[in-house]
Amino acid sequence: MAAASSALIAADVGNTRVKLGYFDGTLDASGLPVCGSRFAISVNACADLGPVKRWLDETGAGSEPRVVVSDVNPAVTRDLTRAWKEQLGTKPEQIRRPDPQILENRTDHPARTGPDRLFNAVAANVLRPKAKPAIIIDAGTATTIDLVAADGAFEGGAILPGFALSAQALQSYTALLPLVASDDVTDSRPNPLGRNTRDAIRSGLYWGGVGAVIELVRRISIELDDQPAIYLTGGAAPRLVPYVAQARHLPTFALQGMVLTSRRSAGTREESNCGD
Ligand SMILES: Nc1ncnc2c1ncn2[C@@H]1O[C@H](COP(=O)(O)OP(=O)(O)OP(=O)(O)O)[C@@H](O)[C@H]1O
Ligand SMILES: CC(C)(CO)[C@@H](O)C(=O)NCCC(=O)O
Ligand SMILES: [K+]
Repeated sequence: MAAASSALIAADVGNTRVKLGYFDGTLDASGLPVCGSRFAISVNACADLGPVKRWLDETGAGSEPRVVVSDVNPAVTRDLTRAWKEQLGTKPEQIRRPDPQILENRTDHPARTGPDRLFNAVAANVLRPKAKPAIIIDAGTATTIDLVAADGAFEGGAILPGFALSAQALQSYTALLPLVASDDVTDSRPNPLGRNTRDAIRSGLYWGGVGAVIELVRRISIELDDQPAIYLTGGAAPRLVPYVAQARHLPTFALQGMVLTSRRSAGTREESNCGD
């Protein structure tokens, strides 16, 4: 029963940015929590939450809404939690990896899977057609390409450096290569044939990143009985959309998965407290 629950702020702490979403408790037609407003800050900007306060005021979330925070970057999560309590008056609740009742995780070490990958999978389980597998591409600091099986289990996938991280690595670990800004890598369609160093890097990062994603989707799909649903999220997702056939772009997928996980975890606790 999709009863309207109270407002919730979800904070997905990544390795580059903290993504924030305001959820008023409603669900869309497919059953995903509706993100009424979103905002992002750099992971280096957690000391002063003034911009977050102004965003919260605009959302109409009330003065002290419940906040859940995820954990792929523990040091930043700690700083954000402390600053939020001091500056905004509420203590964010850390949201753990989904329990096995919410998401079966078939990887070798379920406790080590990045929670963001698992929250994406929880959201995919709501969105995908019944009995169809799903592949989720999350193009953030790292790019992940993960499989949710037809029965709903998280099966693992692939992790590779994202566009900006690859650009930084080329500069940091070579003597002669310059830093190509990540917007240069992601905002245009470079000529594959670069005739100078910068253009060659732009080409390699852009088409290499696109090609890696296409090849991984293809290889992960080979063993599947059915064509997978394909979902794309993360900061660089808009650049990949044109090249990944049939992909659906979902900018707030991990946040939506966090909200689903938080509400289901609360439901599970209430049920077990009732004892019936
Ligand atoms: N507005 C944008 N336009 C184009 N590319 C972008 C934009 N914002 C971010 N990116 C690209 O997306 C990647 C980072 O994505 P994002 O900001 O989602 O990181 P993140 O959420 O902190 O990552 P993670 O969750 O993996 O730690 C970088 O490669 C960057 O170049
Ligand atoms: C792969 C990233 C960096 C993607 O954000 C994150 O999910 C993470 O830190 N994962 C931990 C290792 C794992 O998922 O197997
Ligand atoms: K991510």
